[in-house]
Amino acid sequence: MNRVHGIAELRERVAAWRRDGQRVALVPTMGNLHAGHVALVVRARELADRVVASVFVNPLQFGPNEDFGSYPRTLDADAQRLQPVGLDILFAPAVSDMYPRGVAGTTVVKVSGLTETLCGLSRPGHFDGVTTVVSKLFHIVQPDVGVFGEKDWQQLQVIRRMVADLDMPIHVEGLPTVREDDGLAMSSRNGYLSAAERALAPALYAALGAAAERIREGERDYPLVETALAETLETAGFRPDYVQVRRAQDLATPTADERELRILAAAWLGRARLIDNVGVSV
Ligand SMILES: Nc1ncnc2c1ncn2[C@@H]1O[C@H](COP(=O)(O)OP(=O)(O)OP(=O)(O)O)[C@@H](O)[C@H]1O
Ligand SMILES: CC(C)(CO)[C@@H](O)C(=O)[O-]
Ligand code: BAL
Repeated sequence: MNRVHGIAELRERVAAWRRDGQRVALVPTMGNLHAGHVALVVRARELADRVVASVFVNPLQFGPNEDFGSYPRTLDADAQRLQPVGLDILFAPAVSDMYPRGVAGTTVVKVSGLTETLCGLSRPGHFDGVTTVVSKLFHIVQPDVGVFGEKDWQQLQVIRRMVADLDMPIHVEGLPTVREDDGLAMSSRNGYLSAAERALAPALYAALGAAAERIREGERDYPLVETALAETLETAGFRPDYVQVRRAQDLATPTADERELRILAAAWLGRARLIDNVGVSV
């Protein structure tokens, strides 16, 4: 496995693979890697001959009062984690290389509609930052496949929409959320939880599962399901940001005869904003 920091060097290496007719997969991350990220790389390995994972804490997707400054940067440990799973290149560009004119001066890729709800409401501009950096990474690496996690369900749908709308010749692969034994979705930000908060955290997935079960059993009053879920989270000690039942693919408010649903939640526990979601087929 090679660590590459420069965009030109990365392009040269990928071009050499391409001359040999090899398929390339890209796994974009912000680092501080856990077993969820490893699963993405393992899947990428199945889908392509060569795998690039990027580690880049993207300033463009953080709001002014968010944790860009304190986000864990653990590049050496990240490289060690990915060494055994067949990663070819760990690409870790500098902010000044990705945004040579500064973040304020950069060209922005914006997906409309899908980004104006859920996390997009609580984090204005967040998805513009995500689609801009993912678009840049796609242009730099020119992968055949991009692999993303379902933990960030809205992000996955936004990226699929960007790829479709901009005719990018890239297959977007989504992977189920990898969880701790107690159900908590693995996330870099779980490291912000105190021991007491960490003990409470699995209640988020448990509450989503209970809401899904209620719908499977026939409940079609989704606002009622949302209210009950928010109350369960508050009682457990969370500060819910949003709790929503949506149509899975485009995040629209579902009608009662909708078949593929996604229940999505974001909730604060101490200084950690946890997100999670589950699917329900009815
Ligand atoms: N538990 C998980 N299972 C599967 N994929 C995941 C998981 N957590 C993150 N991913 C995916 O890994 C990719 C990189 O995500 P990122 O580096 O932001 O990790 P994260 O743990 O989600 O961090 P954060 O806590 O900042 O949200 C994204 O496609 C994301 O959906
Ligand atoms: C896709 C991504 C790497 C873009 O910075 C980020 O949003 C993430 O880690 O999910
Ligand atoms: N995993 C999504 C990246 C973010 O929260 O900024």
